[in-house]
Amino acid sequence: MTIEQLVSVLNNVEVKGDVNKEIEFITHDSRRVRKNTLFVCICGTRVDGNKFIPQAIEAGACAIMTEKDVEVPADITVIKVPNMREAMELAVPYFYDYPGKKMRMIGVTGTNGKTSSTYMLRDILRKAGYKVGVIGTIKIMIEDEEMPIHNTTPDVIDLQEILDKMYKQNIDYVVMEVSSHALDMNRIAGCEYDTAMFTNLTQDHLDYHKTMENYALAKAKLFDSLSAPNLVKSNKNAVINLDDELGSKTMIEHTKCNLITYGIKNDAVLKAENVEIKASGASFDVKYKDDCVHFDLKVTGMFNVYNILGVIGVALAEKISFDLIKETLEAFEAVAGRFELVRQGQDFSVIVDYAHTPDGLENVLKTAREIAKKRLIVVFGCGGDRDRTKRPIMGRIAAQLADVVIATSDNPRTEDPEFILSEVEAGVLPALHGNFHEKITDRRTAIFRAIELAQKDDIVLIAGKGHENYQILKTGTIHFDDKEVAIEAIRGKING
Ligand SMILES: CC(=O)N[C@H]1[C@@H](OP(=O)(O)OP(=O)(O)OC[C@H]2O[C@@H](n3ccc(=O)[nH]c3=O)[C@H](O)[C@@H]2O)O[C@H](CO)[C@@H](O)[C@@H]1O[C@H](C)C(=O)N[C@@H](C)C(=O)N[C@H](CCC(=O)O)C(=O)O
Ligand SMILES: Nc1ncnc2c1ncn2[C@@H]1O[C@H](COP(=O)(O)OP(=O)(O)OP(=O)(O)O)[C@@H](O)[C@H]1O
Ligand SMILES: N[C@H](CCC[C@H](N)C(=O)O)C(=O)O
Ligand SMILES: [Mg+2]
Repeated sequence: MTIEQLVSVLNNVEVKGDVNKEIEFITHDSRRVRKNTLFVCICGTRVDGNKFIPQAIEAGACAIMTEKDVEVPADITVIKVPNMREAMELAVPYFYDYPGKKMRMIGVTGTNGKTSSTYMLRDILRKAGYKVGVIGTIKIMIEDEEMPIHNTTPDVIDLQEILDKMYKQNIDYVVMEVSSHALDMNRIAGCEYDTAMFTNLTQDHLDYHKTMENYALAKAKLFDSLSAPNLVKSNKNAVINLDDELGSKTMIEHTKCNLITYGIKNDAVLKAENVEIKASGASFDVKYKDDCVHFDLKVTGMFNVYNILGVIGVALAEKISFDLIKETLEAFEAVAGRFELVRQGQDFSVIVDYAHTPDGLENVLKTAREIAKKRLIVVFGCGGDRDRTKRPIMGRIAAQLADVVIATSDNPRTEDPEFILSEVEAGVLPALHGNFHEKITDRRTAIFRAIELAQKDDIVLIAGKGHENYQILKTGTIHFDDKEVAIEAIRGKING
């Protein structure tokens, strides 16, 4: 596409230089620039992208898009825009010819359960014969091809590039996690979702959204988008958890298309009854219109029953048969790092889980408690440079629900780990009721200590990092994998 074509969709733009040049690629990251690239300068929270113009030109950028007055060599075209975010939202989907409107798109939002739900949906849609792409916290998948990801929902430029790749590889369905940050920053501009799912709304990310109300309104934007003006697709669906006290009302208020509610407690369209939670899996009946289908799952926990109900709602909205849904979900095993059992022949259980919010931790501890024969030992921490107010709450929940509480580090980032732990302990200490607590800053030592303390039939729950294979410290990011460390500790214990 030429620069002239690209700028035709922008408002109040000033262009200096040759407009007939062909743009072959767009990026906001100077490290990814190649020949004939348009380099988009974003003023970030850490650095100003304008600083990297020389590197971008050196790497082959032929044009720069910026909000500022910049000095560049005469052969470089400068596109000056009044508002970069708005310009990106208009120009980038247009450059890629709107791949997010050409494939069927499923968006999942909510504080917890997005990754789990998208993986189940992927299995169902593939079983139904579709080619599926997934975008979310753990990685990007285009059928079986895997690519790394930096955010749960990538920024508009990266997202459009990925969607274009998926479209060119004949993907039928994109199943993606849509985070509240992404909705607030409109990273999903140019996409059109066919079916959107809401899991739940509980405390997280208040560092960014400030209030729960703002957080809810950010999530509601996904449901607004289903009935926005000038849509090219029709027959949109919203699948909403009616039992969610904080969020369901707002999401429903913002829904102006076909609504499928799900729940256990409330009278939802899709309802689970006779729920049984066992260590080996959850079982329940699902009622939908005139159907009643029994499910025997391999995944467990009440929270997973909710995820499954939402997933069934999405699959039914997408006209997948109940038989195929049942068959696929009953065969579904854990997502990496989500209530994942670490089995090395030991006589106690070890579970690695990604719970990193108060509600996530409470749910996972309650599930572990339900299936525990003896004591419940928890190792957990709270992320640095993230919502501080959740720290004492998570501390209190751990002290209330576990017999042994080991507080440790979870991606302290630029913060002092000792300070984060003091904020966690402010919740732990008053809630202890004769149970045992230790503070061990080094996560590896903490995991080894938990495994050392474990006796026959105890459960050790290592929460917060799930699939992550890193620890982000002030000094940089190091390799760290809860599962790997747990295996090492268990083997060490077994072999004396
Ligand atoms: C607050 C926030 O969302 N920040 C996002 C933002 O980073 P930033 O504003 O700090 O960018 P920056 O590092 O200052 O860089 C500015 C510009 O310079 C460019 N640059 C930088 C270095 C260089 O050598 N060359 C270069 O061109 C960068 O590419 C960027 O365009 O833009 C980056 C690129 O798109 C994002 O990766 C980054 O997400 C950071 C990592 C982040 O932690 N985001 C979290 C809060 C987030 O978005 N989380 C949600 C929800 C998670 C959940 O599921 O709960 C998510 O969707 O991931
Ligand atoms: N429906 C749910 N309700 C509450 N907690 C849940 C639910 N589903 C999963 N969890 C807990 O939250 C953790 C994270 O689950 P998952 O990765 O599916 O959520 P997510 O929404 O993708 O999170 P993120 O915002 O980090 O992307 C799980 O390991 C589990 O402990
Ligand atoms: N997507 C979440 C993941 C948190 C995972 C936890 N390990 C942490 O680092 O706090 C976030 O960025 O807030
Ligand atoms: Mg996720």
